[in-house]
Amino acid sequence: MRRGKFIVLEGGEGVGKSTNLQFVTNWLQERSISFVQTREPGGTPLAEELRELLLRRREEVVDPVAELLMVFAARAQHLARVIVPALEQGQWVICDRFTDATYAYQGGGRQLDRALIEQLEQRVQGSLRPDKVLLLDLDPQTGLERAASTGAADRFESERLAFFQRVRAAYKERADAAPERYAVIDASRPLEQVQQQLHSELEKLLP
Ligand SMILES: Nc1ncnc2c1ncn2[C@@H]1O[C@H](COP(=O)(O)OP(=O)(O)O)[C@@H](O)[C@H]1O
Ligand SMILES: Cc1cn([C@H]2C[C@H](O)[C@@H](COP(=O)(O)OP(=O)(O)O)O2)c(=O)[nH]c1=O
Repeated sequence: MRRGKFIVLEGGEGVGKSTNLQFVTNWLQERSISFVQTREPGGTPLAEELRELLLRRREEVVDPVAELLMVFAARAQHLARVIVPALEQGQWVICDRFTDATYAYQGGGRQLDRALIEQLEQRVQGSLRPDKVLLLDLDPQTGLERAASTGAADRFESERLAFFQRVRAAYKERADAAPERYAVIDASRPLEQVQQQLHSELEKLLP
């Protein structure tokens, strides 16, 4: 059977990922496309436990390489148990964050060596890459203000503004380097306009 499409929604904190994920899944349902909706870190019971360990605020300083390896441990499990089987069955996969978040948060935010991330990406994913990354782009100040209205800050959300500025820059750098695989969506606009653009990007993915 033909392989399904692998779509990822990305962006910094409070860019409107949850709101727009709903829009994407509605679009898939309207077209009767069989899909799996999932997220990272997470997506399997083990990977969700790793997510909880990664996001929980703690006294102990977390070593950036330890953080990176936990992210990829969760990803390996998620790929093996959920993403690859779904794509092979011809289902589409819509994932809330994936490896671009690692380049953005661990590479940009934590300033880890990109070559190390590339090595792990190659080892864990082989040649598998998303068909399209929908990148919601917003200045971090506005994003953090939006996010503040949606519950207590986790370990990442507690970082400083400069961290999120590096996250944003790293996302944009990735998108600029491979424009055919990314759709950069200006998330500062009213939701209706954001979703108009999302809609036209999704339509382009249809055969
Ligand atoms: N384009 C937009 N303009 C203004 N507010 C928005 C927009 N998109 C989302 N929001 C609001 O911002 C807040 C965070 O959105 P949410 O979808 O939860 O973001 P995320 O999942 O990225 O943290 C919510 O209150 C949401 O209603
Ligand atoms: C997938 C991934 C996420 N993260 C971070 C980014 C987010 O701050 C966090 C996941 O949170 P997120 O999925 O945005 O959930 P919520 O908005 O509901 O809190 O994990 C990484 O640091 N590296 C990664 O590779």
